[in-house]
Order: sequence, then structure tokens, then C-alpha cells
Amino acid sequence: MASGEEDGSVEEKQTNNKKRTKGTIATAWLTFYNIAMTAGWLVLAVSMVCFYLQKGSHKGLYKHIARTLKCFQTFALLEIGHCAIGIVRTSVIVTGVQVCSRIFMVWFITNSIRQIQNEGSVILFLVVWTVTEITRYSFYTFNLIHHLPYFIKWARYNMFIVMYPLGVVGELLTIQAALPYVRRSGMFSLRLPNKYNVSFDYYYFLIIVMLSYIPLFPQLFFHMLRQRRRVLHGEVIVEKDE
Ligand SMILES: CCCCCCCCCCCCC/C=C/C(=O)SCCNC(=O)CCNC(=O)[C@H](O)C(C)(C)COP(=O)(O)OP(=O)(O)OC[C@H]1O[C@@H](n2cnc3c(N)ncnc32)[C@H](O)[C@@H]1OP(=O)(O)O
Repeated sequence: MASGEEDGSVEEKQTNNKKRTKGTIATAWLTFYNIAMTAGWLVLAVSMVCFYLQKGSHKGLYKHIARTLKCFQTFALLEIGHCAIGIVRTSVIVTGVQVCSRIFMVWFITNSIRQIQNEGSVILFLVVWTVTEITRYSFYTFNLIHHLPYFIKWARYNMFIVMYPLGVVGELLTIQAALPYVRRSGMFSLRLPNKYNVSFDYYYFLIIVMLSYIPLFPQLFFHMLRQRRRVLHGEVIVEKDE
């Protein structure tokens, strides 16, 4: 009996040690990841400001920053993995929708359709994403090292109230601007007859994507409002103590 109890406590200690090691590795990785992402979005912000100051126009701005944007926005796919393996306490679905809609905007809309890259709506969502991501990743970084300035916490959980709708407006106007080019070129579409006997019309797919903002955006926005109440009104302290 006594030896069984001892065995149990040894096992418990080993499990606790494993958890601690996993926790330390996860924290180190997340700290590195968040610092890298903050730096990436800061580079984007500086490039955009410098470009605008030099040229006095937003024309050509997307092309100027495209490589950095694609790189850092694509890296954000790792966030779905973070949720899936449980190193961050966030829903895979919420994160998945957020990240995939961004990847879609970058790769399958803005990057693929040169004619829309100088639209004002592209600059709108780029500026909104940049401000949001600098705030979000610096929030996670300072939170992980337990030195979170209140203004960053405040900005993380208040700015989205304005930034989220503005970002959505920028994205929807950009997709709308893409529609005529997509219809004319037939890009990413598959017409019958073909050897797979399947047809796909990217034009109508984009209309469905635009309509999907109606049910999906409120869910993301209300999720953030709940997070805001939890963090800014102290409920998070109760959860962390549990
Ligand atoms: C095929 C194509 C399909 C397309 C479909 C289209 C439909 C699209 C509809 C939706 C449209 C959206 C458009 C988006 C536009 C914009 O982005 S506009 C810019 C404004 N945007 C925002 O403000 C973004 C707000 N969203 C987010 O912050 C996230 O994406 C989120 C997933 C919604 C965040 O939620 P969540 O992670 O749950 O909240 P947090 O409070 O930040 O975190 C919860 C806990 O998790 C910890 N954590 C999360 N990430 C990290 C990390 N990287 N590192 C460390 N820790 C992390 C965080 O600290 C919290 O921990 P606890 O405090 O311990 O709980």
C-alpha cells in the first residue's frame, strides 16, 4: 500500500515535471513567435509610412509591402496550430475563421488581382490590420513576460470596437472591386465540359464569401466583446486562480 502511494507520487512528480517542461517550451516559443510577429507588423507600418511620405500617394504601396505582408500574414496560420495543440486557450474555429479570411484576402484577392491593388479599400484594411496586429502581438508578448502596460491591455480590448468594422468595410469593398475583373477573366474558375465534370465559378464564390460576413463577423465581434468583459472587468483573474 505504502509503496503504491510512493509509486503514485513518483508518477505524479514525473507528470508535473513533464507538464512544466512543456509549459516552459510553449511559453518560450510563444514569446519568440509574438516578438517576431510584432516586429514583422512594425516593419510593415514603417514601410507604409515611409512609402507614403516619399511618394505622397498610396499608389504602388501594396506592391512595395506585398512580400512582407504575405510572409507575416501567412505565418499567422501557426495560430490555428497553437489552438489545436492547446498551448493557447482560444477556439480553433474562431482563430481559423479569422486567419483564413485574412489569408484569403491577401493571396486569393489582393495578390492575385493586380488591377485592384491601388484601391483605397486595400489601404484601409492594410492600415487597420497593421495597427491591430502591432497591438495584439505586443499585448501577448508583454502578457507572457508578466510586464503588461495597462495602455496596451486597454488598446487590445477597446480598439477592435472601431477597427473590426473598419477592417470588414475595407475587405468587403476590396472584394467588390475585384468582382468585375474576376467575371471578365474567369480566373480560378472551372467551366464545363472538363475531364473532372465539375464546374466552379470564382465570381459566385466571392459573392458567397461576401455574404458569409453577415453571420460570421458578428460572432467574431461578440467573441471579442466577451473577451473584453472578461479581461477588462477582472473575470479573467477568477479563471486564472482556478
Ligand atoms: C475560404 C475563405 C473563407 C473566408 C470566410 C470569410 C468570412 C469572414 C468573416 C469574418 C471577417 C473578419 C474580418 C477581419 C477583419 C480584421 O481583422 S479587421 C482588424 C480588426 N481585427 C481585430 O481586432 C482582430 C480581433 N480578433 C482577434 O484578436 C483574434 O483573431 C481572435 C481569434 C478573434 C482572438 O480571440 P482570442 O484569442 O480568443 O482572444 P484573446 O483575448 O486575444 O486570447 C485568449 C487567450 O489566448 C491567449 N493567446 C492567444 N493568442 C496568443 C498568442 N499568440 N500568444 C500568447 N497567448 C495567446 C491570450 O493571452 C488569452 O489568454 P488568457 O488571458 O490566459 O485567457
